[in-house]
Amino acid sequence: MQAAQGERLEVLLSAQQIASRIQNLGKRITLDYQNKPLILIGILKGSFIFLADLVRYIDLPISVDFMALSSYGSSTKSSGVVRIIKDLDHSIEGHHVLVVEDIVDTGLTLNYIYGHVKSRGALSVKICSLLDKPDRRQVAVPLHYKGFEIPDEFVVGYGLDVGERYRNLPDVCKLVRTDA
Ligand SMILES: O=P(O)(O)OC[C@H]1O[C@H](OP(=O)(O)OP(=O)(O)O)[C@H](O)[C@@H]1O
Ligand SMILES: Nc1nc2[nH]cnc2c(=O)[nH]1
Repeated sequence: MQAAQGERLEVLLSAQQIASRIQNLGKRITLDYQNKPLILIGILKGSFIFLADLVRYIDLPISVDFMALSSYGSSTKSSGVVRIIKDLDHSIEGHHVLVVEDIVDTGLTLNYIYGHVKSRGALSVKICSLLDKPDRRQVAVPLHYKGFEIPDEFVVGYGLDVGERYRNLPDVCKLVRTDA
């Protein structure tokens, strides 16, 4: 895909690398949740492609639900104050839950979600994120399943956007501004 004017895309993780890692994660999850009722919760919007690929490598009778959070701009987000704009459709009581994210950066989003989901009566709550940017962490979150650790670069593709663009890139790419 061509980059927009003033931007350049550098592949950080190829579609092939991503697919192979997700296959591996799916196998581990399949082994870990044998005979356990499992609900995967995708955090919209960024996780939609990762979740869609991951579930096809999980060989278990799972169900899927989604949550969406407001992002009132970076000042609100960086304070850790987030608001749920789409909550779960179904009860998670009596189920094991795996929260699925595209990226953990400051950790503020997942920290909030983790607390929220844990208060809803699940048997267990674990977190699976495709990407982890540990250098930017402000609050510790347990990452039980992780795809890749990446450096402190702004990335797009494979669900991740900038202003809603580039989510459909098959690779995860570093976004470089060329007009600075
Ligand atoms: O660890 P944090 O610093 O909280 O950042 C991670 C969050 O940021 C992104 O969401 P974004 O608000 O861009 O929404 P989107 O998923 O709809 O693109 C990403 O999908 C995570 O939810
Ligand atoms: N698109 C995108 N969203 C993010 N949210 C937190 N870090 C990132 C990132 O590197 N890229």
